[in-house]
Amino acid sequence: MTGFLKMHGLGNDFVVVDERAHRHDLTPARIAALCDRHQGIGCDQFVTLRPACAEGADVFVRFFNADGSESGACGNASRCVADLLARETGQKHVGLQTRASVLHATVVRPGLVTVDMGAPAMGWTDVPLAEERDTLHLPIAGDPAAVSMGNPHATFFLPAPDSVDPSVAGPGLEHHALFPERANIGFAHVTSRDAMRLRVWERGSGLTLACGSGACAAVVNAVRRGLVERTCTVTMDGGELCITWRESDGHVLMTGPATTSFQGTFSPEDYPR
Ligand SMILES: N[C@H](CCC[C@H](N)C(=O)O)C(=O)O
Repeated sequence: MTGFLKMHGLGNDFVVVDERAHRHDLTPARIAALCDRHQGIGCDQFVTLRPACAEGADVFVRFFNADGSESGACGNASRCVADLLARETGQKHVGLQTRASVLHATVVRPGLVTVDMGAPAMGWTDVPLAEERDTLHLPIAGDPAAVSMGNPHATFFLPAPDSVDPSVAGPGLEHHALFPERANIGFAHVTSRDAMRLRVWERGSGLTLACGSGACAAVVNAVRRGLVERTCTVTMDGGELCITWRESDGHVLMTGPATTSFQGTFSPEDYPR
């Protein structure tokens, strides 16, 4: 049997499996089956914990989408794992090794976490794009901007709130030829110099109630466009994140809740390999 924790950040939900003591034969097909909301446990992302092998890291975290593909970053799950590790160690600072980098998180109080998501990468090869283009103005209708937060994001700035349905526009944009690794697609509406509404169609998982890295990407892109100040509240369907793109070192700080829903067990052999 494999134990798991069900956690969420603003309704972006995760199955977390601890593989630090031993591995559980979790193939991409098996992960996709477990993520299924009708025939599996159900979640937006599947998260595994392994022993860290990078300096300053307490744990090696891997993030998988509901289709079984892997992502270099997941902001909401990073807060959840930091909250979990902090409870385990009694320390409020947690180092998370991800495929993209080592992230430093601080548990402000149980259930409220700040993650230093590092510096955004804005070059066309960083996102990545398929060809050399200005990432601040992609040649796609609606004029989105692109950035990498350890995973690829494009943000559209809508003149009116909810004037685009992410479930309709998202799938085609996720697979647009300009994004060789696909992309997470954000639809933002800036409401003031320090606030925006955001919905994200996530690569490999579809529409979620919140996307932490997407919120970071939206604020970075909005600052680059001169639309908001460097500290901005991002309101998504599942709730709010506070994002600061720090001037001193260019790092993006994301603060928001981390919640544990329940724990359970499953047998990997019950799912297709
Ligand atoms: N929900 C996550 C993002 C998952 C990213 C994933 N969909 C991808 O990059 O493929 C977040 O809070 O940042």
